[in-house]
Amino acid sequence: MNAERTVRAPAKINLHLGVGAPREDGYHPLLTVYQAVGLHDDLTARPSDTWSVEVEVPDWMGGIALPTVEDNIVTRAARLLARHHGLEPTGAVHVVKSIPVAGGMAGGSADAAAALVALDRLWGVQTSDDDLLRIAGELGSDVPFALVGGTALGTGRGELVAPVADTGTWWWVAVPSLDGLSTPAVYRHFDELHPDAAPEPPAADDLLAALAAGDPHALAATLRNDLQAPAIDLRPELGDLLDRGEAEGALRGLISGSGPTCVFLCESADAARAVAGAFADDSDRHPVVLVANGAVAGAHLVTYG
Ligand SMILES: C[C@@](CO)(OP(=O)(O)O)[C@H](O)COP(=O)(O)OP(=O)(O)OC[C@H]1O[C@@H](n2ccc(N)nc2=O)[C@H](O)[C@@H]1O
Ligand SMILES: Nc1ncnc2c1ncn2[C@@H]1O[C@H](COP(=O)(O)OP(=O)(O)O)[C@@H](O)[C@H]1O
Repeated sequence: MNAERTVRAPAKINLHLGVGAPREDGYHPLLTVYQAVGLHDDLTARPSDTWSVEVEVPDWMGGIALPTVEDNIVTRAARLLARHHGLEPTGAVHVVKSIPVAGGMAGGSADAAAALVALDRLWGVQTSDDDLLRIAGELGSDVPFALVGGTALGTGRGELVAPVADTGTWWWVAVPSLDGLSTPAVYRHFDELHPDAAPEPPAADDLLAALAAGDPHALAATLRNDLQAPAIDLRPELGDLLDRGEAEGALRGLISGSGPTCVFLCESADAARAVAGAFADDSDRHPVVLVANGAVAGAHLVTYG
């Protein structure tokens, strides 16, 4: 019960991000199709009498500062889970980040989901799946999906997740930017651009059929992100980056969530490596270019004790 636990949690791409007019609570109703991709943060929780969080950030993220222990989403996750069980949070947590920060790939949500799974085991509290999903939804709209993984439909504000049929292996190139974009700012700009948005978010029927068929060309034709236009309006260079990847052979370029990471769907693993290689001459602006496949598992233990 007290051994160290390491949990691996994936980044996500929104294959479809349909956004409706803001609700009374300020959140936007979504109909989104999430896919977990093979780019992960790893979180290790060790027994301790006190509570601590350390985050290890790779050099390529340019020394980005993450919130302190107090404000880190991992601490918020620990507090909510501990409160649910009538406990005080204890443990020494170490996070190794690989998912771009504030990049629209839900890295913070992945860390929160990993913390819930690791601490549940570390504390030996056997939280039910329903309770874990509910606590995840309180932490953030994207956190329940980071627990579930695979390919899933997200509704409500994104926190209600249900797996969908997906027979493909999908190959993605991800091009992060060093400067993140604020999710609330991109939603606010969506409201400015779409003052008459319908309350119901747009459906994803054709995209769901492409996933079920495993057809990359059909998937490319049906990818949709309603936050793409506002993100490009805030960062016009992202539009050029999408054009560039498509000119290099990607089936389709797309902003991931609220951005600024650009993702490119490719026909095969070889095609993805070729597109990634084409960005190598621009290493000042894009120090890393990642190749990842999907769908992969949600937050899962990778050590057992
Ligand atoms: C845009 C998306 C698409 O999956 O992902 P990211 O780009 O952040 O990865 C999500 O909706 C982000 O989800 P998440 O990052 O968990 O957001 P939350 O913590 O729940 O909310 C942060 C803020 O985003 C806005 N927000 C979020 C979700 C939603 N359905 N409507 C909103 O308007 C609100 O301003 C809210 O205060
Ligand atoms: N453990 C964490 N990892 C990454 N970001 C975190 C973490 N804890 C809090 N944050 C904050 O959450 C915000 C959103 O980050 P992130 O989840 O990486 O991006 P996004 O919402 O664009 O997918 C950032 O402002 C970041 O500083």
